[in-house]
Parts: sequence; C-alpha cells; structure tokens
Amino acid sequence: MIHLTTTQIEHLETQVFPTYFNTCRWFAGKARPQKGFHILHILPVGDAVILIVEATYHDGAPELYQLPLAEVELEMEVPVKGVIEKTDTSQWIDAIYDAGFRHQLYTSIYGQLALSTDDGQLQATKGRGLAEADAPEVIDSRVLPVDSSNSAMLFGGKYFMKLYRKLFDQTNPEVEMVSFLTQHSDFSNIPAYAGSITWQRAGQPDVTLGMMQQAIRAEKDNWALTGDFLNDFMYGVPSGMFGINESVFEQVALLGKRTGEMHLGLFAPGAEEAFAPEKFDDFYRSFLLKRLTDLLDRRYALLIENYDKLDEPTQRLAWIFMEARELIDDFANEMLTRPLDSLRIRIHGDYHLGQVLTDKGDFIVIDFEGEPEATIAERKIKHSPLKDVAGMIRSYHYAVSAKLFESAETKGISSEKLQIVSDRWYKLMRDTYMDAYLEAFGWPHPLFKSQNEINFLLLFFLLEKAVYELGYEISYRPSWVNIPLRGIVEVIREIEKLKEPTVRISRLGMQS
Ligand SMILES: Nc1ncnc2c1ncn2[C@@H]1O[C@H](COP(=O)(O)OP(=O)(O)O)[C@@H](O)[C@H]1O
Ligand SMILES: O=P(O)(O)O[C@H]1O[C@H](CO)[C@@H](O[C@H]2O[C@H](CO)[C@@H](O)[C@H](O)[C@H]2O)[C@H](O)[C@H]1O
Repeated sequence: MIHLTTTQIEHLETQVFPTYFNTCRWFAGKARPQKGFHILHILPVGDAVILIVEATYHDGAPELYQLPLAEVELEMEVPVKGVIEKTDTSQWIDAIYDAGFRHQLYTSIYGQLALSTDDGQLQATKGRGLAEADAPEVIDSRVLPVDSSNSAMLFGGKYFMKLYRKLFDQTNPEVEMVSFLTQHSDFSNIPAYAGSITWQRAGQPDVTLGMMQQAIRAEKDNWALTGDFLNDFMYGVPSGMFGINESVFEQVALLGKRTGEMHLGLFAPGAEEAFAPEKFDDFYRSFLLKRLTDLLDRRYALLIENYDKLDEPTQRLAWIFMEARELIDDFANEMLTRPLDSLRIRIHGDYHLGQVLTDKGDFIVIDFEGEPEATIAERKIKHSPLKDVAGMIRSYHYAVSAKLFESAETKGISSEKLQIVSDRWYKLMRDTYMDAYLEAFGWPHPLFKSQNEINFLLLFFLLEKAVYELGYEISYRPSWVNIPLRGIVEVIREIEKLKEPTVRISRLGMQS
C-alpha cells in the first residue's frame, strides 16, 4: 500500500493539486477563487488509497472530493489526464487507471467486504443486479471515456460503475433511488442496481463513494434520437410542409408511459419514511415558494448583469420576463393558498431527454443524482412527479428550439414563422407525452387529484425549470440563452390566460 510521508502530503497539497484539480473535468470549483487543497483522510484500498481532499475557496463553502491514488511504473501507459505526478522512478496516477484498484472495488462489492480505515470502514453492498456467476476472477475491467462530473468504469462488459468525485456527507440519492426501484418496485426500465461502496464512521453520516449498475449497450440517448426526428422534420419546413412520422408519436407516447410507470414504482404507500408519499403541507408549500423566489432573484440579477452581451431578439425576450415579475410573483404565491390534495413522492429530479437511453426501441432511465444546483438534502425532498414531467416537456421545447433556431437549413426563414412551426411541433409532443403519461395511472389517482391541480402544478414546475435553465445557459452556453427565455415567455402567456375572465359566447354571438 502507498504510505504518504508528511513531506509528500504537503507536496501534493501545495505543488500538485492546485494545477492537477483544475485539469479535471469533474472538479466543479474551477471558476471559484480557490484558497487551497487539503488531504483530510487517506483510505486504503488494496495497494492504492482513496484520498479525501477538501477544496477551500475565498468565498462560500468548501467542497470534498474523492481522488483514488496508485503508484505505478513509469513504463505503464496512462492517459495524460490520469497522471497526477511523475518522479524519476515511478508515477502517481488516478487509481481508476490501475486494473488492480478496479479489481479491488469489484471484489469488494461482489463479496460485500468491509475494508478497514483509520476511523471506520469502507462497506461494500451487493444489489440484486449482480449475478453470482460473475465472480471477480472472470471479470475484466476498463475505464469508460465518459467525461463528466464523475468517473465511469465497465466490468466484464456487464456492469457500469460510477465513482462519485464530489462527495457529500450523506448517502447519495442515486443509490437510494436505483436500489429502491430495483429491489422494491416493478419498474424495470433502469439499469438494475448491482451494489455500492460507502465510507462509514461512528457518529458521522455515511458517504457514498461509488455505485454499480448493470451496463446498458444503448444506441444513443433520447436527446440524440429526438434530434434525428427533428432533422427529418426540418426537411419540410423551408417548403412549408409540416410532416411528422407516426413513429415519432409512438416513441414520445412510449416515453410518457415509461415515465408514468417509473412514478408508479416510486409511489409506495406503506413504504419506509424515505419513500412514503406525503401531502402538500404548509412547510413544503413555503419551501417551494421560497426556492422559486430566491431562484428568480438570482436569475434576474444574472440577467441584468449579462444583458448587454445578449443579441437583440434575446434582449426582447429578457424584457418580457423582467416586466412580468409581478404577474409571476402573484402566480407563485398561489402555492401557499390553493387547495392541493395531490400527493408528492421521491422523483428523478433532473429529468430530461439526455437522461434517457434508447435501447432496442425502448427507454432506460439513468442518472438519479438529482438537480446539480441543489444540496443533497434538497434532492431528497418529495415533489409532485409533475416536476419530472415538466423537465421532460422543457426538454422537447429545447430540442425543437435548438434545431429550428440554430440550424443552417432554416437560416432564411423569419423568426416569427419559425416560432409558429416550433410551437406547433412542441405542443403536439407535449400533449402526446402528457396523455400517455397520465394514462399509465388510471383516473383518479392519489398523485393527481384533479385536472385543475395538474394544470397549476405543471405550470409552476415548468416555470421553475425554465428559470433554472436560464442560469445554466448564461453560465455554460450563452448562445442558447434564448431557449429558456422562450420557455419562460411561453409560461407567462399561459399564466395570463389563466387570469383572463372566462369568455362565454352566447347564442347571439354576444360576449358575456
Ligand atoms: N448503466 C449504464 N450502462 C452503460 N452506460 C451508462 C450507464 N449509465 C450511464 N451510462 C453512460 O455514462 C454517461 C454518464 O452517466 P450519468 O449517470 O449521466 O453520469 P453523470 O451524472 O456523471 O453525468 C451517460 O451519458 C451514459 O452514456
Ligand atoms: O449535466 P446534467 O445532465 O445533470 O444536467 C445539466 O446539463 C443539461 C445539459 O446537458 C441541462 O439540460 C438542459 O439542456 C438540455 C439539452 O442539452 C435539455 O434537454 C434540457 O431540457 C435542459 O434543461 C440541465 O438543465 C443541467 O442540469
């Protein structure tokens, strides 16, 4: 096993990590003013160790990261991004690139082993998805080229393991969700839970280090598939033809059905507290309202700060949003007073087209970690499942807006015309998805007490999601800021419609 001396620890902390961390895709603190990196714990795993590193900043809370470390020969080929430090005689690498470390992780899960650490243990647990026949001796492994906020490994071509990089003082919601759905529900359109590794210490909350699921050989994700549908659709747009293949509706309806089945699997009256359905009590209503108003405050400030960088059409959309603050606030405040008898449950939390893989004409849902901006405690709060539905509906809106407004094929078409075509496509998909979704529950269902409640909650969550996305785009994809703004404007129009007094046309054609 690696034994780090005090000098080596200091060297890593002060000379190596400030550069190395900033080259890692999974390090979320790149844009923050960094103070330093400190190795808080060293957890032995076979010949390697897992370093628990604290990143501190001049502003805001520190973060904890997991960095597995192995020492290997200089001759061993390791991707550049995995090399932490080279000395004259050896190299220190991110241990995910060391077959011995990966083998140890798999062996621990297969055997449900507990590896001792200074003040506790690394406890591995096996899930139903791991076959007895897949003993560690017959399983090879490799790192997957998935470059995201976590690291991914494949075992025997059959099991997908995600090593969480940013750590939280709690069980990761993904482990709770995937193990619950695999072991306590009939929903089978997720990769089955195969196990996890948790760092446990007396008197401290458990910390999830990694999770394993069955591996899926997906053709693509549903964002890419929807992009294909839209490419076909776009051919007709310049010549004024509005054509959607019947199979597109079938796929969208199937996704609605699967989403409904996922929520039925998560609707578990009589389950343990973490999964038992709850009411829309006053505490939750105030939480939702506060979350939305805080988000709105932050987004308005961000928009004002970045206003001059926006192009003119986007500025116009931004204006509509800014002028509608009072209308939005009035609508949001209804969350406190409106009768709401629908129930709330654990949900996916970050549901969009990219979180659904397509496999042999069906869908597999992945990535149950929840909304990246939310704290872990917030990610475990129960919501109406319509929050997930709103996420997916927003995603269809994104897909069509990105294609129609950003493609070379539609360059010569006026934006008014594109808006009409895009709205029409989006509304057809939204209604197809929604109808198939609700059909999965039968009517009435305790999760949806009335059509009135469905309309209000869906609009509330559509607004919340589009406002969240506005921040994501300003920070990461400024050229797409117009997309969530279009979504916000669409919600504003819907709220305005709700406020209009009902117009009745009498037999004589007079309005009353
Ligand atoms: N069970 C699985 N089998 C095969 N590939 C998977 C599986 N789960 C996820 N992936 C792949 O890994 C990528 C990242 O997974 P995801 O859960 O979204 O992690 P992250 O939250 O780190 O982005 C996905 O986009 C998908 O391509
Ligand atoms: O990285 P995650 O998948 O957890 O989610 C974040 O990134 C998403 C972008 O990939 C972002 O999703 C937004 O863009 C999607 C298209 O790229 C679109 O389908 C989604 O509807 C839209 O929200 C997501 O919001 C963010 O949390």
